Amino acid sequence: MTEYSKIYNPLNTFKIKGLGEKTLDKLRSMGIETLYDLIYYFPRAYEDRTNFKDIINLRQDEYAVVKGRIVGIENRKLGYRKNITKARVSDPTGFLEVVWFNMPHLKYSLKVGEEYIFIGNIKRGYNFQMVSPEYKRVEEEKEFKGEILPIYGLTKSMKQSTLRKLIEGALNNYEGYFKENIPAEILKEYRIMERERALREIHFPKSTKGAEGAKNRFAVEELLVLQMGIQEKRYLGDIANKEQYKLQDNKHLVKRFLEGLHFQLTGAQKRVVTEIYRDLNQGRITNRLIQGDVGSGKTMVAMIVLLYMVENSYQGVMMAPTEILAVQHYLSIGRIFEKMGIRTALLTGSVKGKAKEKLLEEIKDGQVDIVIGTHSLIEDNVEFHKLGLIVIDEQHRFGVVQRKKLREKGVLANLLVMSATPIPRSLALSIYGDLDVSVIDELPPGRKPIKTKWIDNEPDLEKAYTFIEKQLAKGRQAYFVAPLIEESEKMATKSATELHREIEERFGNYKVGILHGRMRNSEKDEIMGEFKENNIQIMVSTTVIEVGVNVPNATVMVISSAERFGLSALHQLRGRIGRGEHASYCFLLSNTENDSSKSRLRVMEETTDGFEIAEEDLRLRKSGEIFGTKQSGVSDLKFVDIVHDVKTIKMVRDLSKEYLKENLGRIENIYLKEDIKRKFMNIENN
Ligand SMILES: Nc1ncnc2c1ncn2[C@@H]1O[C@H](COP(=O)(O)OP(=O)(O)OP(=O)(O)O)[C@@H](O)[C@H]1O
Repeated sequence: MTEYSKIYNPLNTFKIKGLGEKTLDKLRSMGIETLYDLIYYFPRAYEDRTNFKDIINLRQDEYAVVKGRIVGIENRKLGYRKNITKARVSDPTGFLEVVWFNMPHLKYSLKVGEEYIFIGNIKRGYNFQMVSPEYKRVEEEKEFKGEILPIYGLTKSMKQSTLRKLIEGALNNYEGYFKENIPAEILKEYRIMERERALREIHFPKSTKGAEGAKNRFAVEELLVLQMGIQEKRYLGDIANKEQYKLQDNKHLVKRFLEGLHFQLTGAQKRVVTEIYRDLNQGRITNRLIQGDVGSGKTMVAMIVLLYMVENSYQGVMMAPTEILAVQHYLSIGRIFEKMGIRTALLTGSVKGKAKEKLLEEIKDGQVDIVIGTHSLIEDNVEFHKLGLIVIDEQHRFGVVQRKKLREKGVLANLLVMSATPIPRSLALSIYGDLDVSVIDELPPGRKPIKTKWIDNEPDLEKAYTFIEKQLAKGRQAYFVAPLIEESEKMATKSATELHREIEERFGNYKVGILHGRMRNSEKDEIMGEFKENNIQIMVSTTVIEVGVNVPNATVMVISSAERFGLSALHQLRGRIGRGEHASYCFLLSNTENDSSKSRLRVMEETTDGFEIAEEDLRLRKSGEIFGTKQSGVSDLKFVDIVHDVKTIKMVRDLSKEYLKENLGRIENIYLKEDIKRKFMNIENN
């Protein structure tokens, strides 16, 4: 073992203050096992305590630090066993309402007349509020040196302050172990922050600029490791074809399926299908990313390839990111397939006991051709008779390693990954280096562009409602999306329930359903099924409908508090309408005063093109607002945001092609080599 590789040793072999057995357990449950894991557990955000915000300048949705005096405090009941504590806080510029839920004791512990510091999110109800903030009494607070504090993603049992201290301790004792792994010339040429300094800055930045520089450095580092690894190993086609296979080319099933459709495939769909056929007919394994904007017909392509495999007596699997979607696919795809005599089954976490045993048996015996399901398809002991193709959604965030494991489940390791994230093809290739890329760059004909309108006042909302009524009268259906509430599922549900009541009152002639995250899966499926069948005309929902839902007859979407959503989330949401022959309409409700929110809403009014929206997103996002790949869906990349870091990705791609290929062997690059080895170790062990 080299000295350097110690960073990958288990945490209990290191001396860090506060690191006892219990803490180790908690860390393990957060996926932190080694020194590297701990030090590379980067904050998801920062709390800038270097400047207090004047109350008068507060903005909707901002995370703010306010210093003010409590001038009044009261408790109120909100219903059975629920209550709210409201404090009125003043600073020299104005008043702010600060609220907490179900914490009545605060009325007694917070002192009227005293000065406090409040840290939290600003929401706008009737007036500006800070909801459930952290607070400190100014008098007692020695910790406030005016600093930028890291905020980590935590599990329940871990405290911010504990993790901060652990990381600080680890850095103090072992910083030196993290030798520079990016070649010196590159650091210099691209002005990249050195590793040790970046580790300090990412956790405990001296300035927001410092944190930015550090983030950029780790994005480069991560991309280098990934790309070099992929290039070195050439993952394309490295999995042996366990069975000599030749596929029959007559495609009876596919032809029958296509004849039954009431539309033609688009040129782009045909091209992509041909690309896949070409792999399969030559006995090559297909391992492909299919990229296409929302509603471009990716699922259709997957269905065709599944049929082709069945025709050749292989089984196929389609894995959906959520149970709702799995059920939906099962209902729509399954119905068509069953009619064609293809045995289709649904396997999700809800299938249990005897039913499950039976199903597993049938899958193993080959009595089932196509299995549609969720993650449980691979997690459980599901054995296949002769699995030929797996279709997954990019939402699964599988990385190179997991993708390889998946492929090994099959007799043939064919894998299709579906993605609606709009990234240019050349970049997609360099990020998903182990996959070929096909792009569906054309929408089905006859799609009328979705008309989008931003509504910021009551009279216009009333007009919109009248318009929606007309749409409903024409037989169309509508989605109403409740405000995004991140604090808790409970509050999100509450806001959806309130909206539901309001919509039921307003649209009394129609059936209104509700969908939220706290419902049981079976309830969700049932409601979604009813909506699909048009037994329900209006669906009120939290964002659970964001991906994949397909009800072409739904042509109206109303999004409440639209300013709370990011551009790509809005695009995904809106992509649920405009999926059929009828014109569709999206209403964005918001009375935001925030300039960047306003710009987002305008972009939504102006375009429906996913690429354009991604570009605008990039332009509008304050740099570093979002950390990591929450949006990218590529689990290999934790620190890179594929929309935001396009330039960095390009740079590293060029680098790894030219410079590094030749220089990786040089002695000074041993650390990078070690990191690449670690990252890909699982694969090598197989
Ligand atoms: N060539 C086509 N012509 C007309 N309609 C089509 C065509 N291809 C697909 N459709 C229809 O368009 C809708 C969207 O297709 P599909 O669900 O395959 O898109 P998708 O790309 O998977 O969508 P998303 O990423 O938004 O979930 C479906 O109702 C489907 O039947």
